[in-house]
Amino acid sequence: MSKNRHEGLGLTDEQVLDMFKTMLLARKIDERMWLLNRAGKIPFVISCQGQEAAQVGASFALDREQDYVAPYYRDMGVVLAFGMTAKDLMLSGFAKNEDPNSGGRQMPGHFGQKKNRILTGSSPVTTQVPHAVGVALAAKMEKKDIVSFVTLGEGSSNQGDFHEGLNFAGVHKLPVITMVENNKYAISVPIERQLACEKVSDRAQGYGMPGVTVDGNDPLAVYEAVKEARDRAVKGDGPTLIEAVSYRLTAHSSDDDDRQYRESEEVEEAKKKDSIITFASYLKEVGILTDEVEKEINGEIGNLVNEATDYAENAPYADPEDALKFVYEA
Ligand SMILES: Cc1ncc(C[n+]2csc(CCOP(=O)(O)OP(=O)(O)O)c2C)c(N)n1
Repeated sequence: MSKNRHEGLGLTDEQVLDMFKTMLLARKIDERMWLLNRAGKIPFVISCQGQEAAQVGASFALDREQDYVAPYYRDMGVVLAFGMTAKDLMLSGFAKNEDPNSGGRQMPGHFGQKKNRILTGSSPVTTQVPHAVGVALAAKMEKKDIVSFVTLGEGSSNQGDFHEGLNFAGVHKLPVITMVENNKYAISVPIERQLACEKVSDRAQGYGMPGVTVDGNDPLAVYEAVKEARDRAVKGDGPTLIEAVSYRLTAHSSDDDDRQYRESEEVEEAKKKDSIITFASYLKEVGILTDEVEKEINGEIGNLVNEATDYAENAPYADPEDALKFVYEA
């Protein structure tokens, strides 16, 4: 038995520090976006806060040079781990021409970047599941040793697309990993009103695949589950459903007031388990992080977010006639 949990999982000190930095970068970009929204500078924010550990832990277990991801709107941790930058995300937040995903057309949170194999998505929730299953089918047909990874919220696991996608993946034993980020709410609807079964992962049985529930505040637990799922997938043993349980620390989006449907005590309680704090404590316990290094990292990330904000704010919008590009008929 290894002294440190991450060593037991085959992760180096450098890799876990890199995980922490990616989680922190996601958090800091997200916090800045709220400020920009409240200052009237960007139109919309949909947060990753509370879900960074699951997103980054999962991404580090994938092959970030080859695998495909179909993220959902909260997955800032996933897309940063797969190569998007603070600047890319800010350009999208400000809807500027240089936004790598859509030239300013997509809503914020609708990530996408072809060069990093990040599939862009639609606003109707869960549409990304059949897309990811299609990528996995292509990988199997082309005999490539890659997986496709798709995420969604637990509320979205009630949509038809979830059933269609997972059933097809189960029948054809496709290399797709589905991770449901269970943050306990679907806008104002609490988990008790969303599912009749106990856990989202119980649903895996109906699709003939393993289903596991892990602590979504623990990046190492999520890493372990996704790594195992990836190993099975590339061996030809088929798909896996993973449920990562955490808590949505912000309102659903910049456009709702969560005080109308949940108690502030509940949010405060969840903040005690915030992975940014608990993972930093772990890294300090095992001697990888010190208060001094943490301060330095915070400073570096702060600078990065400042530069990205300034760049995106000053970047040009698309020309109005660009709205006619990429349409079938104009
Ligand atoms: C098909 C569809 N129905 C409704 C909506 C409106 N909507 C956007 S997000 C959301 C809640 C989704 O909750 P969940 O899947 O739990 O994800 P979370 O936002 O909590 O991360 C809803 C109902 C939508 N975008 N698409």
